[in-house]
Amino acid sequence: MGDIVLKTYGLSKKYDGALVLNDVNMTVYKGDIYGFVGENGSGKTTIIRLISGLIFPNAGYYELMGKKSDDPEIIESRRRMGAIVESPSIYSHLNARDNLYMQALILGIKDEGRIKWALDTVGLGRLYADDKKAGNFSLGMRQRLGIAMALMTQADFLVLDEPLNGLDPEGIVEVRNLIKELNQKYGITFLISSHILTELSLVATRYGIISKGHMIKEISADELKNQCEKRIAISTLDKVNVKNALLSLVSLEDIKETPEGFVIPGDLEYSKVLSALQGLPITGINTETTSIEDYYLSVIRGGKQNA
Ligand SMILES: Nc1ncnc2c1ncn2[C@@H]1O[C@H](COP(=O)(O)OP(=O)(O)OP(=O)(O)O)[C@@H](O)[C@H]1O
Repeated sequence: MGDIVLKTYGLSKKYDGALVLNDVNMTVYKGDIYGFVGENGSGKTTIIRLISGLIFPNAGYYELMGKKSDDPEIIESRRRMGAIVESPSIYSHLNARDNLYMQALILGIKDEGRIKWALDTVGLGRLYADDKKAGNFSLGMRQRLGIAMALMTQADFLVLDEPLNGLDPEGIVEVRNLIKELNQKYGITFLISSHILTELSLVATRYGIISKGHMIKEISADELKNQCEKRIAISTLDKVNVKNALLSLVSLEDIKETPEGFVIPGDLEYSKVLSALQGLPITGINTETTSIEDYYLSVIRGGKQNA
């Protein structure tokens, strides 16, 4: 795998004595759009607040762009990170440009060209002329302005907490496309939290699934696709001979044994499968797929894996 942007080591956090993060290990690689998925209250915002330096862990540590969390130089890494935690801090009485101007003042950025670039990059350049106040922005526009604010630092790692929450379908598509564009055009790495896996599935390249403060699973988008792909399920009373017959169609690692028989990839021609199994005691054969939601639920119900 490539360079690591963020890696956590046994991160744990308590609030008022209650453990809300328990020994979390997660890795975000350079170039990832890391979908950080978990139900409400699972601990996503807590992780984001930890890596933003807003709160401190009770146990464990993390490395951000090669700097350890207790290294004073982590401040250098944070300069390259832009985070929008919960919702972007926007001045509603100001237009998009003046919001960015304020951000530039706070950050000590003198380059006015940066403001124009950030506005154009998130597709708000047009509003510069319109002079629309941020208070009148749609949620999608607010998110885009928030991203523009995060981009002011020339961040190459953007952390967005539930950026799609509450957006209408059009807004979701816009923000998703913006994330993809920033990732592909500028190589920006993203960590995006959501409580809905499907919402991230059109944009994420890797996922971390967290539940009740435990990191349950990290999985790439390709692996997730494989898990959800069409499969052919075969039930039989003669597993030995059926397995031999299936080996004429697929390799051993493609044959998964189930209590009833076997499951093989669903991209095979059905007629070929039927002819390979001819004469054998087959009690059932059908194609099946797993939806992303079902996969997510099965992972969550399976519980802790990656402790
Ligand atoms: N400041 C706080 N004081 C006490 N408990 C807190 C505090 N912040 C969060 N919690 C609790 O910690 C747990 C994890 O919360 P967190 O906000 O990290 O979850 P989340 O996955 O981001 O959820 P959501 O999607 O609802 O924002 C929850 O049980 C929450 O109630």
